Amino acid sequence: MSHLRETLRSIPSFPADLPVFDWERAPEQPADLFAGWLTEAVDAGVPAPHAMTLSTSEPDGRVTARTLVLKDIDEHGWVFASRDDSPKARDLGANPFAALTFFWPQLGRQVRVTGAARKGARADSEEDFLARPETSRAAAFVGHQSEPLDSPETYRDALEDAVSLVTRDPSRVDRNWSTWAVIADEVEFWQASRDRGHLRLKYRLHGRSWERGLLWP
Ligand SMILES: Cc1cc2nc3c(=O)[nH]c(=O)nc-3n(C[C@H](O)[C@H](O)[C@H](O)COP(=O)(O)O)c2cc1C
Repeated sequence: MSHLRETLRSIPSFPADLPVFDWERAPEQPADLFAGWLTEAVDAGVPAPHAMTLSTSEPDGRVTARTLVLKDIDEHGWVFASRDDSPKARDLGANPFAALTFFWPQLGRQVRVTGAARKGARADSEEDFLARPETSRAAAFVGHQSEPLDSPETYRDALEDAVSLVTRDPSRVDRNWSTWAVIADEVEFWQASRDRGHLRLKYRLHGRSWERGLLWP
C-alpha cells in the first residue's frame, strides 16, 4: 500500500463527540435550520464556516466548482458575490442552476443547497462591494479573474495601481462586481453519528411550501 493511501485510510472524518440532530423538531424553513447550524459552526470554532463550494456547469455540460464565501441569506436565498466577467458568472449566464456545499467537520455536518442563481440588484452589489476591505476592493479592480497570467510581478504591479486608485477614491465601485442569490428548491442537511447512524434530512420546495423527509444515508 502506498504511504499516501495508508495515511488517507488512517484519518478519521469526524471527532468522537458529535451533536445529536433532533430532525423531528427541525424548523419548517430550511433557511432557519441552516442559520442555526451556521451559528453552531461559528460557536464551535470551525475555521471559515462561511466558506462553501459553488458548483456550476459550463455551456457544454462540464461541471466546475470553487470555494466562495457566503455573504448573507436574504429573502431570495443564499447570497455570494463575484465578478461578472468570471467563468462562474459566464456559467450562470448560460445555465442558472447551481449547487452550494458546506462542510463543518468539527460538527460532522454537511449542507447541500441547490436551485437557480439570480443576480442581485445593483444597489445590493454596490453595498457589498463597498463593505469589502480596501485590499479586496483593489483586487477586484485589477480584474482579469481566471485569465492566464505571465508572472506574479505583473499582478503585483496591477494590484499596486489598483490600491492607489482605491486610496484616492474610496467610494469608487467596480461595476463588474455583483451579488447573486441561489434560490433554493432543495436543501439537504447531513449529520454524522459516531455509530454510523448518520441522518439526512432533505427539504424540497413544492409550490410555496417546503416538504421534508429523511434519506437513506
Ligand atoms: C476561502 C475562499 C473564499 C473565496 N471567496 C470568494 C468570493 O467570495 N468571491 C469570488 O469571486 N472568489 C472567491 N474565492 C476565489 C474562488 O475560489 C475562485 O478562485 C475565483 O472566484 C475564480 O473562480 P472561477 O474561475 O470559477 O470564476 C475564494 C477562494 C477561497 C479559497
